[in-house]
Amino acid sequence: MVKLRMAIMISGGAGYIGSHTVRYFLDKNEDVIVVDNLQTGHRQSLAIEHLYQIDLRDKKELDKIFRVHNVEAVIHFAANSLVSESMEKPFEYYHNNVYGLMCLLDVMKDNDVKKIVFSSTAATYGEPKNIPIIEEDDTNPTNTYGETKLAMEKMMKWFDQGYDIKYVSLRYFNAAGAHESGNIGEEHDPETHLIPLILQVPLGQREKIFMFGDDYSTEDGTCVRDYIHVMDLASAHYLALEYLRGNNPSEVFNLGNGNGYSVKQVIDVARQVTNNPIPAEVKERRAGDPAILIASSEKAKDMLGWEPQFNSLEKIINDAWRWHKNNPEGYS
Ligand SMILES: NC(=O)c1ccc[n+]([C@@H]2O[C@H](COP(=O)([O-])OP(=O)(O)OC[C@H]3O[C@@H](n4cnc5c(N)ncnc54)[C@H](O)[C@@H]3O)[C@@H](O)[C@H]2O)c1
Ligand SMILES: O=c1ccn([C@@H]2O[C@H](COP(=O)(O)OP(=O)(O)O[C@H]3O[C@H](CO)[C@H](O)[C@H](O)[C@H]3O)[C@@H](O)[C@H]2O)c(=O)[nH]1
Repeated sequence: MVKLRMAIMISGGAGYIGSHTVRYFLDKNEDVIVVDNLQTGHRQSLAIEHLYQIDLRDKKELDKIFRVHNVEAVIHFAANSLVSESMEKPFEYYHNNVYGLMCLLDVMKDNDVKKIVFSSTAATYGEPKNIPIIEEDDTNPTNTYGETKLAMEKMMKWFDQGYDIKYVSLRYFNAAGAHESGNIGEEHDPETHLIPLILQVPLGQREKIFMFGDDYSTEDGTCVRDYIHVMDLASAHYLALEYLRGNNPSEVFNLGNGNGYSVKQVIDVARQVTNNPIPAEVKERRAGDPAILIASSEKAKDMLGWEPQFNSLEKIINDAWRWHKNNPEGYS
């Protein structure tokens, strides 16, 4: 069988963060193949030759792909990732996230692939004791989603011990924004994330935005989050791959921009960016929301040389707005 040039396999590459990372890797002249079952991803978000529509848990098919392509490393985005859904469907979350990774690592082991960059989450920490959160802080997830991601991190630790598969786990905070071109962006159905929901108001797709609670112990009473531009996440994945290429040990890194913004502040910036009044109404708290989540990303800066380029909230919302304005119906 003829093996092709060494490739980076991106699982979940047709999803929101995955498609932006594919774009970044192509700009870096990497050979990329994508494996995605398209359960939430979009074929139209990708302009690449090799998109395989298969489920990671189909080990036989996955193995075939690894045998044809000379896979150097895996960037693993594919997962179920909605917090509230995870509380109602723990079986699906354990099956897709934990068992899915187990299948992937097994195929990597069989094909002698020794590097994986993994999408983890701030949800592994649960309710934080300290702000900003550092990687050594306790991990006590408060939902099934975060628990599955923590289990996946632990699984990779033991696969490193047993099979020498090195990993970098990237715990992202709130991914937001879109590629500057405005031709790829975020489209989830149902949408649950704050910024795309706010932007549905100026698009005429919803009347107002609900703010989930204004009685938190924060400056204006609404929850504070650390929004990180999706292209800054993409560059961190590239640096994580370079780190593994340098034969460095497995590591865990937070990725945020270090600035917290309240729900009210996000809505205010969106009003300025879109020049729209965006009516907002307070509703009861959403279960499981910590008051404040802000990352310390010092470790990623020190060890990966990562510097977020787009850390102003105006820039993040402006890029998201360009995508949504150009594509009000998303990829369809
Ligand atoms: N969006 C955020 O704010 C955020 C924050 C922290 C972590 N994450 C993590 O980042 C990753 C990507 O998130 P996203 O927002 O881009 O999600 P997304 O749903 O847009 O992308 C996930 C992709 O994985 C694919 N997929 C899922 N299960 C699969 C399977 N079994 N086999 C093959 N493909 C499969 C989906 O079709 C989709 O294209 C996820 O692992 C998520 O948990 C996201
Ligand atoms: O209509 C809405 C939607 C959200 N919010 C609030 O806006 C903030 C951000 O909510 P998102 O749903 O956009 O994001 P989360 O912080 O809940 O979750 C995100 O970040 C987490 C880690 O911080 C996980 O990684 C998760 O996968 C990812 O979606 C929260 O305080 C939420 O209560 C509202 O007030 N109104």
